[in-house]
Amino acid sequence: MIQSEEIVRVAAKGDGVTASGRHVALAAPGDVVLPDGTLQPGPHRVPPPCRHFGPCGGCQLQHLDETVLAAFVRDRVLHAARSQDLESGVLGETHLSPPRSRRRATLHAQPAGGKIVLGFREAGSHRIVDLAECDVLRPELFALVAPLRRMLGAQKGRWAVDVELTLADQGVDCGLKGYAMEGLQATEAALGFAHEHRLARLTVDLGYGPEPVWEPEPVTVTLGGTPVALPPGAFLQATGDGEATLVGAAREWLAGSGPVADLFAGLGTFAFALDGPVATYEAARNAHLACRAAAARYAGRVSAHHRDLFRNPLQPGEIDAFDAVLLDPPRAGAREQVARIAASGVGRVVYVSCNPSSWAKDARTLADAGFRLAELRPVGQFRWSTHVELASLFVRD
Ligand SMILES: C[S@@+](CC[C@H](N)C(=O)[O-])C[C@H]1O[C@@H](n2cnc3c(N)ncnc32)[C@H](O)[C@@H]1O
Repeated sequence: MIQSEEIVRVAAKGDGVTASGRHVALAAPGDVVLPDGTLQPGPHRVPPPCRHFGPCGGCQLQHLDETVLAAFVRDRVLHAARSQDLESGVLGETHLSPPRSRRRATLHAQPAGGKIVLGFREAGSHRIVDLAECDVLRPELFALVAPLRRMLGAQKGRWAVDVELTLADQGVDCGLKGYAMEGLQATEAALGFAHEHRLARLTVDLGYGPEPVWEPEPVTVTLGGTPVALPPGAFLQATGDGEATLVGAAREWLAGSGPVADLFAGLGTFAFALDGPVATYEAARNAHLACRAAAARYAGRVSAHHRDLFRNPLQPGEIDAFDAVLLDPPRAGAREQVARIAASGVGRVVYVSCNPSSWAKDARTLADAGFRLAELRPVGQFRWSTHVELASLFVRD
């Protein structure tokens, strides 16, 4: 006879899992799966705040309460560490970004069924969820959804546009990929939209890179108190509070340190927030140039270097010129670079990661070279999604 089974944890992709290993979609720990397959809600299940939850690919975990959401982020990070036999000296508090805090998002738009649909894609599908509300996006970004729908409706025929929205110092930076802007009507609609909604910038990308068509004043993001030019499409941490948490950890762990190498530095999110001398290394040319210009103007203690750290990692002899290394690589991790850090004499490494699995493999390399994982802080910037980040400190004597 089939027994009732309790959901005991949430799997990496968001399903609830019973002690026997059975996966149940949209189940929360404490829910009970009855013999007929129905779910009896437990104490950690909450009503999803958004009407689109389920089909919308933007969120997977809106049915979980705050306690279980934070535990999901923490356990993903701990599980990754333990998969490589690593235990952290200190496990810091888990940071969860609040609702409506996401300052960057890519939405998709196209005509369907006689109207324009605009929103995130459905999970595992090309279908677009036509957003009537969103509990993830900053209100400044969501406020543009309905006007964008009207503006994009000026295009004729079949089309599909990606809409990149970023909240910059001057307001919203909006990038349209695939928007033809052909003819007077489409051009007037785009410029009228930018003007009416006081966009910081509007760029159009027809396959040759983003071209600004509206930018009343240069667009910046302020990083560690320093205004840095924001190139279209450049990387920015997903939420302001998430950035503050990661930067706070780095500042604490690198306080009083001598020169720091900031690898995969982007626009200088960490470099401009630290107090001592920092050398940044970054492969994206636009981001590197923006960082270099801001450093020259405002922060003489920051020197910026353009370098592909996958093909040309910093070598042990170069790393030895620094007291500490901070790295924040893309999802793939930084295998080649971490091998050089392991072979160097540096004693302190701050590793910020957007992928606990690749981080854990790199962390193993550091541990094998005598580093101890001194502290670990789980970070959930992508609230209600299964995307998990972390900050970590490695030390060797
Ligand atoms: C997760 S982002 C972090 C950026 C920055 N630390 C921040 O917090 O804003 C990763 C950065 O690595 C850069 N990157 C990707 N591949 C690289 C490579 N092979 N060499 C150097 N930088 C690279 C990306 O352009 C991006 O700026």
